[in-house]
Amino acid sequence: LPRPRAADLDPRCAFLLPIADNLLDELFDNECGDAAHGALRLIFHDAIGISPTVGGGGADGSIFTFNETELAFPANDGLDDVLDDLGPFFQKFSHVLTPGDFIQFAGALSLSTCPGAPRVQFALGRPPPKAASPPDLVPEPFDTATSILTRFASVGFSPQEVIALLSSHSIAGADTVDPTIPGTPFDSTPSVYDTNIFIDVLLKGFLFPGTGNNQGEVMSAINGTLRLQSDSELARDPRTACFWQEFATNHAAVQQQFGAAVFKLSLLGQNPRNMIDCSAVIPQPPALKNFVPSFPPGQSHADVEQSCAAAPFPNLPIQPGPPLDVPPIPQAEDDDDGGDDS
Ligand code: HEM
Ligand SMILES: [Ca+2]
Ligand SMILES: [Ca+2]
Repeated sequence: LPRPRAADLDPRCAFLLPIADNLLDELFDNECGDAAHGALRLIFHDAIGISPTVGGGGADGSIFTFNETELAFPANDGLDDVLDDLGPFFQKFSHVLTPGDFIQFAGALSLSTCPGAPRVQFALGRPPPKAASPPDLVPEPFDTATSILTRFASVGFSPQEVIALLSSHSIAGADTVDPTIPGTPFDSTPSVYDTNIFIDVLLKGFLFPGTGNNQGEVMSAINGTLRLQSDSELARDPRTACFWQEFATNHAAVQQQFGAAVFKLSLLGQNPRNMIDCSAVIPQPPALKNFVPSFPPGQSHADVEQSCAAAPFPNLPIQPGPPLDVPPIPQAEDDDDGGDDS
């Protein structure tokens, strides 16, 4: 695979090049799959562990070092598998990378495997974490829109930035929300960073992909996909609905804003003046090919729950063919042992 990178590499970043190749080849298998999704989720769950009132070190790697404390937080359900996947690589490079740098580096690299994702920046130089994150700082899918927006605002993120960050759910799924169906994607294309999450979540929901009555889940509109209550609320909330709608058809805008917001997330609790810009090490993700924002087969503009008061949702083409039935995301460990680790 070609790995186009920026040419202006700071020599102090050169040691990262073989590490990047190793993670892309061996951890992610050069795929935008389960391991890459997990690494992306991890950058958020490590970074958001900071608050102006109760403290915490933000993007400091505390979720690795103090995993006994942080993995017990209910909001971190499912991250045990991610730490299992990343752990051996973290150990291998722990003599040259702190846990905070490792998590943010792996997360930035994970996006290089996803067609349509932006190439995000990476800064090196996080000191080792001092303590575990305080509890209750990671948003839950059953939190209200107000609670989520307030949590993000307390660490400097606007409602628009929150929605840009949620484009990550275009390359994502849930293992633990409905434990009967691990690997259930949030949109119809979980291995492509496109804008389907913003279209799919606005369609009127009428099905549960597995069992009903799971906390944090509401009905989705596409067989095989799971809709988080938080995504559903934020798609419809007056404070965020117009950003959500705008992103449904503007891949370039969400790409750009997500890239900037992810980088900002990676610096929470850190002093950028003490860090080195190693962005040149991150390869350019593959381009998004032949993507046209569209409604899934059998659904149309009439199925959109109009939520932005300022402008109507645009009319989009309808994909031809029978209704979608989106397959689960293969679980990372299955690649190695073929076993059932659910
Ligand atoms: C409003 C705040 C958010 C909430 C409530 C939320 C909630 C969730 C939940 C419940 C899951 C499924 C976990 C499981 O059952 O395995 C999930 C998955 C995921 N989230 Fe979020 N999330 C939020 C924001 C973010 C942000 C800011 C990012 C990244 C920048 C992110 C990236 C991901 C990814 C990549 C996955 C998929 C993990 C996988 O497939 O293994 N999320 N999120
Ligand atoms: Ca942390
Ligand atoms: Ca997608």
